[in-house]
Amino acid sequence: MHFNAQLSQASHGHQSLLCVGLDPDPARFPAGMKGDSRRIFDFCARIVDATKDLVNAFKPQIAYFAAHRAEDQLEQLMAYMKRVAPGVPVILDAKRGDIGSTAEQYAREAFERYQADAVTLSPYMGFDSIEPYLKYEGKGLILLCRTSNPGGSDLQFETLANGDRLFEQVARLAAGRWNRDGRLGLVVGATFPAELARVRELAPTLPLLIPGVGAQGGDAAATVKAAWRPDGPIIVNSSRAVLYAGDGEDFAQKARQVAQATRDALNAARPA
Ligand SMILES: O=c1ccn([C@@H]2O[C@H](COP(=O)(O)O)[C@@H](O)[C@H]2O)c(=O)[nH]1
Repeated sequence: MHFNAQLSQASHGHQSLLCVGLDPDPARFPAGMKGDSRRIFDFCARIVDATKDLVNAFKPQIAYFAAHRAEDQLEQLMAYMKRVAPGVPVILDAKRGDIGSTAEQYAREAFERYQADAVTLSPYMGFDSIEPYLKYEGKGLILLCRTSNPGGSDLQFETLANGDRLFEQVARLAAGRWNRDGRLGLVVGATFPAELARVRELAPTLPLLIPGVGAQGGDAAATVKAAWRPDGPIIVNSSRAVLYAGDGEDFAQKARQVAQATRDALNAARPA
């Protein structure tokens, strides 16, 4: 199924704009698992079980697995999510970007090895670095546009010869010339609601993956207000605030409580 259709089904079915990010850090695991990188799958599976009816996507961040030589556990987790939450699309946050021949290998990694439904990519090497991913039918490609970190302004705010800022140019390309078969989306930080609104203006119907609510302090209501359109999908990611809501045996239940409160706050901000 097409990524956009999966997203739409999960968003409507679960009445949710929330994506739970899977950034497993063994140092922050609850007692009994703490510090044990062999328990990454177990930890994430408990979070998936506890939140799968509350989300419109899951977003595992590949670095948290690779850093612990836990790619096998990521494969196991991807298969697990497909089995227990088949209606929830999975976005592999890998932020890849390289020349075409290398991009082919990254695309194979994301879509064949890990069976992701979408992947995050850096657009800064140009269209030929994106094209290999388009060979995988139905898969979503989500391009970094206006990232949530303060340093994102260093380059993304630079003004180009045509008067656009760099992030605006990325949004224009993704909504236009580069979007050959409607499978591009954009990453825009919740920490910059004004730029979020500007990106929504330039890319009215593209899926926006919006990290920065929760641990980074982005405001749920301001995010929805800036990005909302009935025909413009929104995926608001929260990782650490959900994953580490509790550090006891009830950590998954605590994660569910925070996920539910975040989903409700996002929904409350939708225009009637
Ligand atoms: O601009 C960006 C792009 C990606 N991220 C990723 O999202 C999550 C955010 O985690 P929190 O714990 O909710 O802050 C993380 O995986 C980042 O790598 C981002 O934060 N900003």
